[in-house]
Amino acid sequence: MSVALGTTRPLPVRTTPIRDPGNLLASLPRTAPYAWIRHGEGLVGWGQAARADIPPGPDRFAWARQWLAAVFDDAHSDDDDALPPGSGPVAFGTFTFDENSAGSTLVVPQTILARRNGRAWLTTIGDAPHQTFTPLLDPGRISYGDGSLTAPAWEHVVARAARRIRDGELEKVVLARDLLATAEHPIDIRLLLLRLARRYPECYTFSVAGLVGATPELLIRRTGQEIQSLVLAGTTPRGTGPADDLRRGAALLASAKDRHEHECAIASVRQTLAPLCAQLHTPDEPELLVLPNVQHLASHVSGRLADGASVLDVVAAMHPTAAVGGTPTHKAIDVIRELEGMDRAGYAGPVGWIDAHGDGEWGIALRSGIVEGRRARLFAGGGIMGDSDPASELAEAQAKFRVMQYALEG
Ligand SMILES: C=C(O[C@H]1C=CC=C(C(=O)O)[C@@H]1O)C(=O)O
Repeated sequence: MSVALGTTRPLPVRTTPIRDPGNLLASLPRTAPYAWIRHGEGLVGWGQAARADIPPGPDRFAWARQWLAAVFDDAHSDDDDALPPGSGPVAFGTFTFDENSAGSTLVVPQTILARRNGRAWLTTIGDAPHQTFTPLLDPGRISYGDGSLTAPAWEHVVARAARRIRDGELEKVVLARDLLATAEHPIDIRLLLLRLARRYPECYTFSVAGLVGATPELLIRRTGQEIQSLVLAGTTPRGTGPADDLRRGAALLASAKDRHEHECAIASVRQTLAPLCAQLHTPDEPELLVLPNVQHLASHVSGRLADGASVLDVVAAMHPTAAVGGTPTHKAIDVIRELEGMDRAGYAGPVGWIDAHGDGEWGIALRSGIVEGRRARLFAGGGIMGDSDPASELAEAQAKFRVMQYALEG
Protein backbone atom coordinates (compact mmCIF):
# COMPACT_ATOMS: atom_id res chain seq x y z
CA MET A 1 0.00 0.00 0.00
CA SER A 2 1.25 3.53 -0.74
CA VAL A 3 0.01 7.09 -1.19
CA ALA A 4 0.69 9.11 -4.32
CA LEU A 5 1.77 12.67 -3.64
CA GLY A 6 1.29 14.32 -7.02
CA THR A 7 4.67 15.23 -8.35
CA THR A 8 6.72 13.22 -5.86
CA ARG A 9 7.15 9.44 -5.69
CA PRO A 10 4.53 7.26 -3.94
CA LEU A 11 5.25 6.74 -0.26
CA PRO A 12 4.81 3.42 1.54
CA VAL A 13 2.03 3.21 4.16
CA ARG A 14 2.26 0.86 7.15
CA THR A 15 -0.53 0.18 9.65
CA THR A 16 0.49 -1.84 12.70
CA PRO A 17 -1.66 -3.01 15.65
CA ILE A 18 -0.20 -1.68 18.91
CA ARG A 19 -0.77 -2.03 22.65
CA ASP A 20 -3.14 0.49 24.22
CA PRO A 21 -1.26 3.81 23.92
CA GLY A 22 -3.18 5.53 26.76
CA ASN A 23 -4.49 9.04 26.19
CA LEU A 24 -4.09 9.59 22.44
CA LEU A 25 -3.87 13.35 22.88
CA ALA A 26 -0.85 12.98 25.16
CA SER A 27 1.22 11.76 22.18
CA LEU A 28 0.80 14.88 20.06
CA PRO A 29 3.65 17.23 19.20
CA ARG A 30 3.21 20.97 19.76
CA THR A 31 3.21 21.90 16.07
CA ALA A 32 0.16 21.30 13.87
CA PRO A 33 -1.56 18.53 15.83
CA TYR A 34 -4.53 16.76 14.21
CA ALA A 35 -7.24 15.23 16.37
CA TRP A 36 -10.71 13.74 16.34
CA ILE A 37 -11.54 12.23 19.74
CA ARG A 38 -14.74 11.24 21.58
CA HIS A 39 -14.83 9.26 24.84
CA GLY A 40 -11.08 8.66 24.45
CA GLU A 41 -11.50 6.94 21.07
CA GLY A 42 -10.64 8.27 17.63
CA LEU A 43 -7.58 9.41 15.77
CA VAL A 44 -4.71 11.82 16.28
CA GLY A 45 -2.04 12.65 13.74
CA TRP A 46 1.06 14.74 13.12
CA GLY A 47 3.49 15.52 10.35
CA GLN A 48 2.33 16.19 6.83
CA ALA A 49 2.52 13.57 4.07
CA ALA A 50 0.20 15.53 1.78
CA ARG A 51 -1.75 18.81 2.01
CA ALA A 52 -4.37 20.49 -0.17
CA ASP A 53 -5.41 24.12 0.20
CA ILE A 54 -8.76 23.83 -1.51
CA PRO A 55 -9.77 26.68 -3.83
CA PRO A 56 -12.99 28.43 -2.74
CA GLY A 57 -16.08 28.16 -4.94
CA PRO A 58 -19.02 25.92 -5.70
CA ASP A 59 -16.76 23.08 -6.93
CA ARG A 60 -14.70 22.79 -3.76
CA PHE A 61 -16.05 19.38 -2.71
CA ALA A 62 -15.57 18.00 -6.25
CA TRP A 63 -12.01 19.39 -6.20
CA ALA A 64 -11.36 17.74 -2.83
CA ARG A 65 -12.79 14.44 -4.07
CA GLN A 66 -10.41 14.47 -7.05
CA TRP A 67 -7.43 15.33 -4.90
CA LEU A 68 -8.24 12.52 -2.48
CA ALA A 69 -8.70 10.06 -5.36
CA ALA A 70 -5.21 10.93 -6.63
CA VAL A 71 -3.57 10.73 -3.19
CA PHE A 72 -5.36 7.53 -2.13
CA ASP A 73 -5.05 5.98 -5.60
CA ASP A 74 -2.76 3.16 -4.51
CA ALA A 75 -3.71 3.12 -0.85
CA HIS A 76 -6.30 0.37 -0.90
CA SER A 77 -5.24 -3.26 -0.77
CA ASP A 78 -7.51 -6.32 -0.44
CA ASP A 79 -5.92 -7.51 2.81
CA ASP A 80 -6.88 -4.31 4.66
CA ASP A 81 -10.64 -4.87 4.25
CA ALA A 82 -10.76 -6.45 7.71
CA LEU A 83 -9.12 -3.40 9.35
CA PRO A 84 -11.34 -0.85 11.11
CA PRO A 85 -12.28 2.50 9.52
CA GLY A 86 -9.47 5.00 10.04
CA SER A 87 -6.66 2.52 9.38
CA GLY A 88 -4.32 3.10 6.45
CA PRO A 89 -3.85 6.69 5.28
CA VAL A 90 -6.39 9.22 6.55
CA ALA A 91 -7.06 12.81 5.51
CA PHE A 92 -8.18 15.26 8.19
CA GLY A 93 -10.20 18.15 6.76
CA THR A 94 -11.89 21.44 7.45
CA PHE A 95 -14.25 23.17 5.01
CA THR A 96 -15.21 26.80 5.49
CA PHE A 97 -18.88 27.51 6.20
CA ASP A 98 -19.19 29.74 3.13
CA GLU A 99 -18.10 28.22 -0.15
CA ASN A 100 -16.62 31.59 -1.15
CA SER A 101 -14.26 31.78 1.84
CA ALA A 102 -10.64 30.66 1.65
CA GLY A 103 -9.30 28.19 4.21
CA SER A 104 -10.71 24.77 3.32
CA THR A 105 -7.88 22.29 3.84
CA LEU A 106 -7.17 18.56 3.69
CA VAL A 107 -4.07 17.09 5.30
CA VAL A 108 -2.80 13.51 5.33
CA PRO A 109 -0.59 13.31 8.44
CA GLN A 110 2.62 11.30 8.31
CA THR A 111 1.78 9.50 11.54
CA ILE A 112 -1.68 8.51 12.76
CA LEU A 113 -2.38 6.97 16.14
CA ALA A 114 -5.85 5.53 16.66
CA ARG A 115 -8.10 3.60 19.01
CA ARG A 116 -11.55 2.18 18.27
CA ASN A 117 -13.57 -0.50 20.07
CA GLY A 118 -10.59 -1.48 22.20
CA ARG A 119 -8.23 -1.91 19.22
CA ALA A 120 -5.30 0.45 18.75
CA TRP A 121 -3.05 0.96 15.76
CA LEU A 122 -0.32 3.16 14.35
CA THR A 123 -0.08 4.20 10.72
CA THR A 124 3.04 5.74 9.27
CA ILE A 125 3.60 7.12 5.79
CA GLY A 126 7.13 7.13 4.38
CA ASP A 127 9.90 7.70 6.91
CA ALA A 128 7.83 9.33 9.64
CA PRO A 129 10.16 11.09 12.09
CA HIS A 130 10.37 9.74 15.62
CA GLN A 131 8.16 11.70 17.98
CA THR A 132 9.79 13.36 20.99
CA PHE A 133 7.65 14.70 23.80
CA THR A 134 7.68 18.45 24.35
CA PRO A 135 6.13 19.83 27.56
CA LEU A 136 2.75 21.58 27.45
CA LEU A 137 2.83 25.39 27.42
CA ASP A 138 0.48 27.43 29.56
CA PRO A 139 -0.95 30.43 27.64
CA GLY A 140 -1.04 32.58 30.81
CA ARG A 141 -3.64 35.31 31.22
CA ILE A 142 -6.33 35.55 28.53
CA SER A 143 -8.01 38.83 27.57
CA TYR A 144 -11.06 39.16 25.31
CA GLY A 145 -12.22 41.75 22.82
CA ASP A 146 -15.22 42.02 20.54
CA GLY A 147 -14.94 40.58 17.06
CA SER A 148 -16.90 42.15 14.23
CA LEU A 149 -19.92 43.11 16.38
CA THR A 150 -20.31 44.20 20.00
CA ALA A 151 -22.89 42.29 22.04
CA PRO A 152 -25.54 45.10 21.74
CA ALA A 153 -24.89 45.40 17.97
CA TRP A 154 -25.37 41.63 17.61
CA GLU A 155 -28.64 41.79 19.58
CA HIS A 156 -29.77 44.49 17.17
CA VAL A 157 -28.90 42.23 14.21
CA VAL A 158 -30.85 39.36 15.83
CA ALA A 159 -33.89 41.65 16.20
CA ARG A 160 -33.63 42.65 12.52
CA ALA A 161 -33.42 38.99 11.44
CA ALA A 162 -36.43 38.07 13.59
CA ARG A 163 -38.45 40.89 12.03
CA ARG A 164 -37.57 39.68 8.53
CA ILE A 165 -38.70 36.19 9.52
CA ARG A 166 -42.00 37.57 10.84
CA ASP A 167 -42.38 39.47 7.55
CA GLY A 168 -42.21 36.11 5.75
CA GLU A 169 -38.85 36.59 4.00
CA LEU A 170 -37.52 33.30 5.47
CA GLU A 171 -38.39 30.74 8.15
CA LYS A 172 -35.16 30.44 10.16
CA VAL A 173 -31.62 31.82 10.12
CA VAL A 174 -28.64 30.93 12.32
CA LEU A 175 -26.62 33.98 13.33
CA ALA A 176 -23.22 33.92 15.02
CA ARG A 177 -20.64 36.34 16.38
CA ASP A 178 -16.94 36.17 17.12
CA LEU A 179 -14.81 37.01 20.17
CA LEU A 180 -11.10 37.72 19.98
CA ALA A 181 -8.98 36.12 22.69
CA THR A 182 -5.37 37.14 23.28
CA ALA A 183 -3.06 35.13 25.52
CA GLU A 184 0.08 36.22 27.34
CA HIS A 185 2.07 33.38 25.74
CA PRO A 186 1.68 31.28 22.58
CA ILE A 187 -1.38 29.01 22.77
CA ASP A 188 -0.50 25.31 22.90
CA ILE A 189 -3.32 23.59 21.00
CA ARG A 190 -2.61 20.31 22.83
CA LEU A 191 -3.53 21.87 26.16
CA LEU A 192 -6.86 23.05 24.73
CA LEU A 193 -7.54 19.57 23.34
CA LEU A 194 -6.74 17.85 26.64
CA ARG A 195 -9.07 20.21 28.53
CA LEU A 196 -11.86 19.91 25.96
CA ALA A 197 -11.72 16.12 25.82
CA ARG A 198 -11.79 15.87 29.62
CA ARG A 199 -14.66 18.32 30.16
CA TYR A 200 -16.72 17.44 27.06
CA PRO A 201 -16.22 13.66 26.56
CA GLU A 202 -19.62 13.41 24.83
CA CYS A 203 -18.43 15.88 22.14
CA TYR A 204 -15.96 15.42 19.29
CA THR A 205 -12.76 17.19 20.27
CA PHE A 206 -11.02 18.23 17.06
CA SER A 207 -7.99 20.04 15.71
CA VAL A 208 -7.43 20.55 12.00
CA ALA A 209 -5.23 23.27 10.49
CA GLY A 210 -5.64 25.67 13.44
CA LEU A 211 -9.41 25.09 13.87
CA VAL A 212 -9.91 23.71 17.38
CA GLY A 213 -13.05 22.84 19.31
CA ALA A 214 -15.39 20.29 20.87
CA THR A 215 -18.55 19.91 18.85
CA PRO A 216 -21.58 17.94 20.02
CA GLU A 217 -23.01 17.80 16.47
CA LEU A 218 -22.13 14.83 14.24
CA LEU A 219 -22.84 15.83 10.65
CA ILE A 220 -22.25 12.33 9.28
CA ARG A 221 -20.44 9.09 10.08
CA ARG A 222 -20.03 6.52 7.31
CA THR A 223 -18.99 2.95 8.12
CA GLY A 224 -19.39 0.96 4.90
CA GLN A 225 -22.97 1.57 3.77
CA GLU A 226 -24.19 2.56 7.25
CA ILE A 227 -24.55 6.25 8.12
CA GLN A 228 -25.38 8.11 11.32
CA SER A 229 -25.97 11.74 12.14
CA LEU A 230 -26.85 13.66 15.31
CA VAL A 231 -29.00 16.68 14.54
CA LEU A 232 -29.02 19.44 17.16
CA ALA A 233 -31.06 22.64 17.24
CA GLY A 234 -32.91 24.22 20.15
CA THR A 235 -30.87 25.15 23.23
CA THR A 236 -31.14 26.24 26.82
CA PRO A 237 -28.20 27.13 29.07
CA ARG A 238 -27.61 24.81 32.08
CA GLY A 239 -29.44 25.81 35.27
CA THR A 240 -28.35 26.53 38.81
CA GLY A 241 -28.81 22.91 40.01
CA PRO A 242 -30.57 19.62 39.25
CA ALA A 243 -34.10 20.95 39.80
CA ASP A 244 -33.49 24.00 37.63
CA ASP A 245 -31.91 21.78 34.94
CA LEU A 246 -34.99 19.53 34.93
CA ARG A 247 -37.28 22.52 34.67
CA ARG A 248 -35.22 24.02 31.82
CA GLY A 249 -35.05 20.67 29.98
CA ALA A 250 -38.84 20.23 30.21
CA ALA A 251 -39.38 23.82 29.04
CA LEU A 252 -37.04 23.24 26.09
CA LEU A 253 -38.94 20.10 25.04
CA ALA A 254 -42.22 22.02 25.33
CA SER A 255 -41.03 25.21 23.59
CA ALA A 256 -42.83 25.75 20.26
CA LYS A 257 -40.01 28.08 19.12
CA ASP A 258 -37.26 25.50 19.80
CA ARG A 259 -39.30 22.59 18.38
CA HIS A 260 -39.84 24.57 15.18
CA GLU A 261 -36.12 25.44 15.05
CA HIS A 262 -35.29 21.74 15.48
CA GLU A 263 -37.83 20.64 12.87
CA CYS A 264 -36.17 22.95 10.30
CA ALA A 265 -32.81 21.26 11.00
CA ILE A 266 -34.26 17.74 10.77
CA ALA A 267 -36.13 18.58 7.57
CA SER A 268 -32.94 19.83 5.89
CA VAL A 269 -31.06 16.65 6.86
CA ARG A 270 -33.91 14.40 5.74
CA GLN A 271 -34.20 16.24 2.43
CA THR A 272 -30.50 15.87 1.57
CA LEU A 273 -30.03 12.31 2.87
CA ALA A 274 -33.20 10.72 1.44
CA PRO A 275 -32.02 10.70 -2.22
CA LEU A 276 -28.71 9.09 -1.15
CA CYS A 277 -30.20 6.38 1.05
CA ALA A 278 -31.87 3.00 0.58
CA GLN A 279 -33.11 3.29 4.19
CA LEU A 280 -33.36 6.36 6.41
CA HIS A 281 -34.68 6.70 9.94
CA THR A 282 -35.41 10.06 11.56
CA PRO A 283 -37.11 10.02 14.98
CA ASP A 284 -40.56 11.57 15.40
CA GLU A 285 -39.61 13.38 18.61
CA PRO A 286 -36.32 14.98 19.70
CA GLU A 287 -34.65 14.00 22.99
CA LEU A 288 -32.49 16.08 25.33
CA LEU A 289 -28.69 16.15 25.09
CA VAL A 290 -27.31 17.52 28.36
CA LEU A 291 -23.80 19.00 28.16
CA PRO A 292 -21.83 20.81 30.88
CA ASN A 293 -22.77 24.24 29.48
CA VAL A 294 -26.11 23.79 27.65
CA GLN A 295 -28.95 21.39 26.89
CA HIS A 296 -29.97 20.75 23.28
CA LEU A 297 -32.87 19.18 21.45
CA ALA A 298 -31.26 16.21 19.69
CA SER A 299 -32.32 13.67 17.04
CA HIS A 300 -30.31 10.55 16.16
CA VAL A 301 -30.62 9.88 12.43
CA SER A 302 -29.45 6.61 10.86
CA GLY A 303 -29.58 5.08 7.42
CA ARG A 304 -28.07 2.89 4.76
CA LEU A 305 -26.54 4.41 1.65
CA ALA A 306 -27.98 3.29 -1.67
CA ASP A 307 -24.65 3.27 -3.48
CA GLY A 308 -20.94 3.81 -2.89
CA ALA A 309 -21.06 7.50 -1.93
CA SER A 310 -18.04 8.37 0.24
CA VAL A 311 -18.45 10.22 3.53
CA LEU A 312 -17.24 13.36 1.73
CA ASP A 313 -19.94 12.98 -0.94
CA VAL A 314 -22.51 12.90 1.87
CA VAL A 315 -20.90 15.91 3.60
CA ALA A 316 -21.06 17.83 0.29
CA ALA A 317 -24.78 17.05 -0.06
CA MET A 318 -25.64 17.97 3.54
CA HIS A 319 -23.70 21.18 4.17
CA PRO A 320 -25.04 23.58 5.35
CA THR A 321 -27.85 22.01 7.36
CA ALA A 322 -30.43 24.31 8.92
CA ALA A 323 -28.66 23.83 12.28
CA VAL A 324 -26.05 26.32 11.04
CA GLY A 325 -27.59 27.93 7.94
CA GLY A 326 -31.35 28.26 7.99
CA THR A 327 -34.52 27.73 5.97
CA PRO A 328 -34.67 28.08 3.05
CA THR A 329 -30.93 27.51 2.77
CA HIS A 330 -30.04 29.99 0.03
CA LYS A 331 -32.07 32.82 1.52
CA ALA A 332 -30.52 32.13 4.95
CA ILE A 333 -26.99 32.22 3.52
CA ASP A 334 -27.72 35.60 1.94
CA VAL A 335 -29.02 36.95 5.27
CA ILE A 336 -25.98 35.57 7.14
CA ARG A 337 -23.62 37.25 4.65
CA GLU A 338 -25.55 40.51 4.95
CA LEU A 339 -26.05 40.69 8.73
CA GLU A 340 -23.15 38.98 10.52
CA GLY A 341 -20.47 41.28 9.11
CA MET A 342 -17.76 38.61 9.46
CA ASP A 343 -16.21 35.64 7.70
CA ARG A 344 -17.16 32.48 9.61
CA ALA A 345 -14.05 30.73 8.19
CA GLY A 346 -14.16 27.09 9.38
CA TYR A 347 -16.73 27.75 12.14
CA ALA A 348 -20.01 25.93 11.39
CA GLY A 349 -18.36 24.18 8.44
CA PRO A 350 -17.67 20.45 8.15
CA VAL A 351 -14.63 19.15 10.07
CA GLY A 352 -13.45 15.55 10.34
CA TRP A 353 -11.60 12.76 8.58
CA ILE A 354 -11.89 10.35 5.65
CA ASP A 355 -9.95 7.17 4.91
CA ALA A 356 -9.07 5.52 1.60
CA HIS A 357 -12.28 3.44 1.68
CA GLY A 358 -14.46 6.56 1.89
CA ASP A 359 -15.36 5.88 5.53
CA GLY A 360 -15.05 8.66 8.07
CA GLU A 361 -16.63 10.98 10.60
CA TRP A 362 -17.44 14.65 10.06
CA GLY A 363 -18.87 17.05 12.58
CA ILE A 364 -20.16 20.58 12.30
CA ALA A 365 -17.37 22.81 13.66
CA LEU A 366 -19.26 24.40 16.59
CA ARG A 367 -17.90 25.44 20.03
CA SER A 368 -14.67 26.21 18.23
CA GLY A 369 -12.05 28.79 17.44
CA ILE A 370 -9.18 29.51 15.10
CA VAL A 371 -5.89 29.49 16.97
CA GLU A 372 -2.78 31.24 15.73
CA GLY A 373 0.18 32.12 17.94
CA ARG A 374 -1.11 34.07 20.97
CA ARG A 375 -4.53 34.70 19.44
CA ALA A 376 -7.73 32.76 19.08
CA ARG A 377 -10.89 33.83 17.28
CA LEU A 378 -13.87 32.17 18.95
CA PHE A 379 -17.32 31.72 17.43
CA ALA A 380 -20.82 31.02 18.73
CA GLY A 381 -24.34 31.55 17.51
CA GLY A 382 -27.85 30.23 17.49
CA GLY A 383 -30.96 29.66 15.46
CA ILE A 384 -33.14 32.76 15.10
CA MET A 385 -36.90 32.40 14.65
CA GLY A 386 -39.60 35.05 14.26
CA ASP A 387 -40.24 35.12 18.03
CA SER A 388 -36.56 35.07 19.11
CA ASP A 389 -35.69 37.33 22.02
CA PRO A 390 -32.30 39.02 21.32
CA ALA A 391 -31.23 38.98 25.00
CA SER A 392 -31.92 35.22 25.29
CA GLU A 393 -30.07 34.55 22.03
CA LEU A 394 -27.08 36.50 23.36
CA ALA A 395 -27.15 34.52 26.63
CA GLU A 396 -27.26 31.29 24.61
CA ALA A 397 -24.27 32.34 22.50
CA GLN A 398 -22.38 33.28 25.67
CA ALA A 399 -23.06 29.83 27.14
CA LYS A 400 -21.69 28.30 23.92
CA PHE A 401 -18.55 30.51 24.03
CA ARG A 402 -17.79 29.04 27.46
CA VAL A 403 -16.52 25.82 25.84
CA MET A 404 -13.53 27.52 24.21
CA GLN A 405 -13.10 29.99 27.06
CA TYR A 406 -12.69 27.02 29.39
CA ALA A 407 -10.22 25.44 26.95
CA LEU A 408 -8.12 28.60 27.05
CA GLU A 409 -8.41 29.40 30.74
CA GLY A 410 -8.78 25.98 32.35
C1 LIG B 1 -24.85 27.60 15.93
C2 LIG B 1 -24.52 26.91 17.01
O1 LIG B 1 -25.27 25.83 17.46
C3 LIG B 1 -26.20 25.18 16.63
C4 LIG B 1 -26.24 23.77 17.06
C5 LIG B 1 -27.02 23.37 18.11
C6 LIG B 1 -28.01 24.24 18.61
C7 LIG B 1 -28.26 25.43 18.01
C8 LIG B 1 -29.32 26.33 18.51
O2 LIG B 1 -30.09 25.93 19.41
O3 LIG B 1 -29.41 27.47 18.07
C9 LIG B 1 -27.57 25.83 16.77
O4 LIG B 1 -28.40 25.47 15.70
C10 LIG B 1 -23.31 27.20 17.78
O5 LIG B 1 -22.97 26.43 18.69
O6 LIG B 1 -22.63 28.20 17.49
